[in-house]
Amino acid sequence: MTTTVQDQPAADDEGGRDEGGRGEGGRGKGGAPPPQQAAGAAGDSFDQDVLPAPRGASRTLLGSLLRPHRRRVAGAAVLLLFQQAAVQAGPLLVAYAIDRALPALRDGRDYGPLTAVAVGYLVCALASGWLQHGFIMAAARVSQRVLLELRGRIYRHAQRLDVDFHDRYTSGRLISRSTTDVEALHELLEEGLQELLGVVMSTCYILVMLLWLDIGLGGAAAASFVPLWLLVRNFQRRSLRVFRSKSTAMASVVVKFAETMNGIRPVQSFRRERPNDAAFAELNGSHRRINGDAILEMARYVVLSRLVANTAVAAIVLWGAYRVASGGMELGVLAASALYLRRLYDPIDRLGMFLNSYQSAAASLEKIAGVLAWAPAVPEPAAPRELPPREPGRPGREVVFDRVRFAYRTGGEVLPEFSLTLPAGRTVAVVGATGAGKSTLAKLLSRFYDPSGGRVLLDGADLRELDASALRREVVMVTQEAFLFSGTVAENIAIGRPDASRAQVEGAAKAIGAHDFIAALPDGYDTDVRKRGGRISAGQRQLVSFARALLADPAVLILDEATSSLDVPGERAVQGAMGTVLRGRTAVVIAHRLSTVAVADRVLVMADGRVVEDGTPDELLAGSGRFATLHRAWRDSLT
Ligand SMILES: Nc1ncnc2c1ncn2[C@@H]1O[C@H](COP(=O)(O)OP(=O)(O)OP(=O)(O)O)[C@@H](O)[C@H]1O
Repeated sequence: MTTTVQDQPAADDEGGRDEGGRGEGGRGKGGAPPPQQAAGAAGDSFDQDVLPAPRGASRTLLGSLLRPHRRRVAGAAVLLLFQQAAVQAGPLLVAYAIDRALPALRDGRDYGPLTAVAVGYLVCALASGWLQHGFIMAAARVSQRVLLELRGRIYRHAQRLDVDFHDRYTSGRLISRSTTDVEALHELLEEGLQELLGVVMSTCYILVMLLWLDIGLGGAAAASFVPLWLLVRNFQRRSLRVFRSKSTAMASVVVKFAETMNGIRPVQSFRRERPNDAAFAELNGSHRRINGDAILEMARYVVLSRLVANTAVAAIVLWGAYRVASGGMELGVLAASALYLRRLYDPIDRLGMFLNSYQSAAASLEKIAGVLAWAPAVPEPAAPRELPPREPGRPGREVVFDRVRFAYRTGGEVLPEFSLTLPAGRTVAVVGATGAGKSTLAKLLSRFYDPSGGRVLLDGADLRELDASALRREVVMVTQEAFLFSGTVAENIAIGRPDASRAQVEGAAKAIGAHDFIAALPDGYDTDVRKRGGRISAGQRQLVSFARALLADPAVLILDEATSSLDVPGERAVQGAMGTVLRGRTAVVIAHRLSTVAVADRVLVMADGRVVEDGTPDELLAGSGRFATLHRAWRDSLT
């Protein structure tokens, strides 16, 4: 029998993909599309490293991070309030000493007021130091906890996001988000916020003091804040732009770094070091240029704000001196006002520093909020459906592709609409030319992607309705990569069944023919694969992942080119064990090597995303179709 499906062109390769299929790929059935998928330029946003986030997402994120610590934040603010009061009492004491205490000493030999001033000064200095210490401790505690939570959120969310997201966003950007961008927020919370609160409070205190000392001088000082405010606004606008690009540039450096180091073997074997050096230097240079822009913006702000501040101080003090000379003001008041004026404009440089760290953190928070707002394209169901228990005597589960079609979000339609039933307990081999869509079929079955249309059913249940861990228990895919997690060989085998005993782990390894090489490792099953990972070859890794799949005992097993790294004896050993591995479950075997097909009850031949031949191996071999031709060519090549 041959499944016929409508003719559709296959997708382009990586480079030539358009965004045509993006809107539908990976969207949950019947559910509203996640906001980012409905957004117009999601493809561009990945390229430009700006994921769309709802308005005010950064503020909401910061609020949600700080809310659990609001008591401590309020306590820290109160400490700072008193600390500033203690600091700003200084000039007031000086004014009192000049205008009251000194005349009392001179005229009446009364030491009392001067002593009170000295004691007051000492108390204020001690209190200010103690309060500042308290504030720093409280702020550090809050910022450490916020960072811990934020990094954890990024990690947890990234793990839930679909493979499509990871393919496009890349691990380098995620690393950059959870290191440099989180660090930017750290700086703001630990130092910047103290700076800001200090500046705002001291400005308020000083203005009140100046107004109290002399309404005219105080009013003039307050008026000088209008041009300063305009300068701050302008600086803020310009520097946010710079910091956004800075965060993107930093991420590009990390992405390039991660890409090169992850692919160090091909890099070295294809002698890509020089072109890579040049590309990296370019990215590094662009980061340096943007850093330079940030420094220039800061310098511009500092110079202009100093100009405004110095002009204001000179004008106000001159006016005050004129009034003292004409007897309209006491000398002590002018001296205290001059001291306050110096303090008033002192923090404007520090305000620039704060604004710098604020803008840097705002740009970083924007990017982090974008990642956190990105909804998984393969969402967990709100109310998961239970699968009926596996029927005794009926091995595996039935798989049905019901009018399924599929397009990757970054490409055209890869699988045109098709329907297919894989009966429980049978082994189906899928063969076909490279790029025909075999792995895509497997990825739909293991729900790395959701179909663009139609449903994939496991014993009648739509995969989208199943709880993720139930699905992972029922459907296991062994791929060519055979990834090993950090930990021992035994832990790696037991990943799908952590409660398995050592005897069961060894049993699985023996059944697959992996026991001998594992036993020969320095610590046998307790060998740490990362520390001695170099000793485990690609073929041995595949054997370990076979044993892992066998032990997990899934209802549906998918082998995607899973024997491709094995040598001929290794493959023979696995093929010998294949009967054990496949028995009692539904199996989909994607195979380049036609020898693997021998174990199948049924063969599907795919071409351009369509199943073009479907039958038992014998039926297909007896015919004159593609499979028969391929098989004949393969047999001839062996003889
Ligand atoms: N992540 C992806 N995004 C966009 N298109 C993809 C993606 N992965 C695969 N494709 C495209 O989908 C088509 C089918 O790919 P698939 O990997 O399913 O083929 P295959 O038959 O398994 O090939 P092979 O035998 O080489 O592994 C190809 O045209 C490929 O370019």
